[in-house]
Amino acid sequence: MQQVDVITLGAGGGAYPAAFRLARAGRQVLMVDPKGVMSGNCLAEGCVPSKAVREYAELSRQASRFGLGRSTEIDLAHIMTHKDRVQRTRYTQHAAELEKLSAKLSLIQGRARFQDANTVVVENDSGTKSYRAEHIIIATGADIFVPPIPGAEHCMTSRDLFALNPTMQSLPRRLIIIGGGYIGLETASILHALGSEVTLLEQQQQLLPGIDPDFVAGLTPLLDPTIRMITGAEVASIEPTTAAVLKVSFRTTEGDEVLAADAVLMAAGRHPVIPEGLEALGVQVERGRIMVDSTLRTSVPHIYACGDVNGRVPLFHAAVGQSLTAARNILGGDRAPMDYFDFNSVPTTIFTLPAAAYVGRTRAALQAMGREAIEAAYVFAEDSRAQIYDEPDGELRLFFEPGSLRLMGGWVLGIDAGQLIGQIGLAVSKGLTARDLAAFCDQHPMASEGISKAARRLF
Ligand SMILES: Cc1cc2nc3c(=O)[nH]c(=O)nc-3n(C[C@H](O)[C@H](O)[C@H](O)COP(=O)(O)OP(=O)(O)OC[C@H]3O[C@@H](n4cnc5c(N)ncnc54)[C@H](O)[C@@H]3O)c2cc1C
Ligand SMILES: NC(=O)c1ccc[n+]([C@@H]2O[C@H](COP(=O)([O-])OP(=O)(O)OC[C@H]3O[C@@H](n4cnc5c(N)ncnc54)[C@H](O)[C@@H]3O)[C@@H](O)[C@H]2O)c1
Repeated sequence: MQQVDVITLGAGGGAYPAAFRLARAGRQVLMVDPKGVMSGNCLAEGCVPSKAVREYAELSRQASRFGLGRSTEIDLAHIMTHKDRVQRTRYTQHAAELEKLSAKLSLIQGRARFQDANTVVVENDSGTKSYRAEHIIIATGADIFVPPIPGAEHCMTSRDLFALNPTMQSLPRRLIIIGGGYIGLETASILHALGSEVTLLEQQQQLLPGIDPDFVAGLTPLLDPTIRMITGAEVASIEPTTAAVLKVSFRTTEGDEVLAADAVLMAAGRHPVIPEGLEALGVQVERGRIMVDSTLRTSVPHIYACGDVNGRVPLFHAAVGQSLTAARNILGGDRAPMDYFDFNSVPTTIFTLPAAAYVGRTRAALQAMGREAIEAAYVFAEDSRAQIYDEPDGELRLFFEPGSLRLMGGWVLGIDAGQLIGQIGLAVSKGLTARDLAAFCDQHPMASEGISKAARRLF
């Protein structure tokens, strides 16, 4: 049986940052992933390909706002070629990075399961092989959740849109999306901007359930009003009728409704992938997630679980941060002082058109904790860059602790949200105050100057 220092189950954002860090520190590391490549679902069908398509839609939206129109009809196949190219470029780049560390780090294609707390069995086309390791990082991510709705098998998923050579190569004229979370809202915005007629059905009363209702209420009016968004919708069935038409039946408090569509996207969430054999080891799993503390250790101390598999903040950069924390704790010998991942300072962006982003504790979280906040806002109507781009709607809002004026959280609704939230997140993570932000003279004419302008309003 081959012995290594560390094995990672998966080779995505929860795994490879730790694998590289540990290999550079001289540990012998093995990554196992059925895909046989690094980056997991982020590159295979998630963040990067979805944003490669999104930016086309954003350019198209901006072009029509400036009266530049569309020189040709939008050709989805052409956009998909661009998306595929970006994915292939990144796979090539990752292979080269892996090659440079090949003496210490390897990736094998296969599915791993636990035999005991230090042994994993890897299965692939060549058979099965066992490996022993002192430390194991579980980073098996998440997979698409399909609710038990009759006819759900007729729906496409994000995979049909964003995997390499995706099945979806032409725009559906009428698209129905089931689920008003991240994927549902982003895809609604993107495909609507490219020309589809979109109806989105969300089961809960609020879009983006679980996110600060005031933030969601601020985002919703920024989205194109011709996207039909129905909350409190209970989907009863999806039925194929004629060759290419699907009939979606649903119920709301207003009554029953049936809509026809050329495609239905199922975007009802993702669930963690728990590797076989884990629970027999006594690793605590609750509500389908591997339980970890902020050191990323599971209830079995030499086994770590990073990324979507622990369900804490299912975002790529959060997986990367957790993976690096686990690596530092392994290098430190799993002993005090341990390194802790700061789950509170992870920025989140919903890449709709326009985008919206938040970080730290915003109004609802602070109220739930019984804490007061001093708010400072900057509306984009007064921002020079927003005026240049003719995107005056939206705002940037900061939440400060009374007394210390320490920044506890913030949100950005509208222009450059995905960029601005990084700067606000850094300030939250470093414990900066309104005075620190107010004293910084950010660049003009960029929307980031709104951060210091908002803070200055408190003095
Ligand atoms: C459409 C879409 C868009 C997204 N957009 C964004 C975005 O814009 N920004 C963002 O931050 N996040 C985004 N995400 C979320 C992001 O993709 C995930 O948070 C991120 O990929 C999590 O990384 P991970 O390593 O935990 O898991 P994954 O990326 O899921 O990787 C897990 C890997 O483990 C492998 N695996 C599974 N079982 C086993 C096993 N038994 N043995 C070995 N390997 C196994 C899988 O094949 C997979 O490659 C998006 C997701 C989707 C679906
Ligand atoms: N910008 C980003 O960072 C980004 C983008 C895309 C995905 N992601 C990640 O991927 C994960 C998965 O995204 P997602 O949008 O699939 O999940 P999600 O959990 O964000 O949203 C799923 C939505 O579907 C709804 N739903 C569930 N069952 C339903 C039903 N039967 N009928 C109607 N609605 C139903 C839920 O109430 C929820 O609002 C997210 O949690 C997020 O972490 C992140």
